Amino acid sequence: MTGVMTSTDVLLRAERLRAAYNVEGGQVVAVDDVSVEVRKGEVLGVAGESGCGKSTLGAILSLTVRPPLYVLSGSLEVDGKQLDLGPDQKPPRSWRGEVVSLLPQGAMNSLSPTVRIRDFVYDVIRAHQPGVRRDQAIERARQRLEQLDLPARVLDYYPHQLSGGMKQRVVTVVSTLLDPRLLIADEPTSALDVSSQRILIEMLREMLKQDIIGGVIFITHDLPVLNTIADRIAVMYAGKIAEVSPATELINRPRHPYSASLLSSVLVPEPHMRQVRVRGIPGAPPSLARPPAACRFHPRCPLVMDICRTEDPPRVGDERRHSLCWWAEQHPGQTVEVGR
Ligand SMILES: Nc1ncnc2c1ncn2[C@@H]1O[C@H](COP(=O)(O)OP(=O)(O)OP(=O)(O)O)[C@@H](O)[C@H]1O
Repeated sequence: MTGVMTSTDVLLRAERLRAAYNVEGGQVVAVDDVSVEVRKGEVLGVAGESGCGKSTLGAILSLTVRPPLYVLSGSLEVDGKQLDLGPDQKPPRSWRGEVVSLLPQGAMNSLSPTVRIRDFVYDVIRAHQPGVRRDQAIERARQRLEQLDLPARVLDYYPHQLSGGMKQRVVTVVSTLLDPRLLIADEPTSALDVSSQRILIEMLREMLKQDIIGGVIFITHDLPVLNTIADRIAVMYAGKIAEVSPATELINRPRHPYSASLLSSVLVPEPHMRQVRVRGIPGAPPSLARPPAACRFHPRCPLVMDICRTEDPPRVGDERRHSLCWWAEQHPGQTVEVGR
């Protein structure tokens, strides 16, 4: 789908986000001038190699930034509500959990083995709504589980009594009990087998359908998983968004050499893509303490040109589909060949 978004279609508009880790001897800017949009009902996948800034972006969007990470600048608009971000801004508490909610990496493994699920539910809800009674909190969770066709008896269980897949579904349900408009899920499927991944993805789709959540940012290094859930995919490289595109377009017709390299390094479960040779991307992502000048991908790029080493790459395309790339500018509408 193309065209101009009206403000009623927009769930998230994040603009010019910058955030840095304070480290000995300076700062590591891990998210650098990133802008993203999510439409209502949309799943935006965020992909990229380890260390490219995906989780940092998730922390900014979920308002869970804490030292040594600091937001330097940027703004958010979620469901019509505006928020300026920066070192001196304190996001309102009411946003966390209700407007934006984070399902952090490894959440299912952070459940305490001695705490029953129902007590975990109470602790989570009470942290946001101190006045809530225990029975009210547990009843809310029971109703929600039933709404999603999950057995309410899990509330009586200890974490070890649940399978990995069920544990992840339960923490996902609990992280959305306050009906957040935007769920940011960080590697939610990476510890799951393929069938548990599929069930979790179906559950997220059902949550969107029932408007329990308004949209999802799904962070993963696993492009084949994104191909099954994401409506659009943003590919991050060295703290920036290299390309954003509708999922099928990005998988089949990437317009940034990094997206193509990433695709050539995985097996995509589509027949014509299975022919593609599996290989890694030569070299390693740069240190964000000293990123390369101009285009950050230029030292690894198979299509590098002189200008890529000296000038910041332009953003080519519109809000829904663009890439940050000199090659893309000089080859309008063209696809970068995968497996090159
Ligand atoms: N606690 C920290 N202190 C200093 N620098 C950090 C810290 N955490 C992350 N970084 C820096 O921020 C960069 C981005 O990290 P981030 O965790 O956001 O990447 P990621 O893409 O989510 O990686 P992964 O897939 O491994 O989780 C890293 O390359 C690292 O340089």
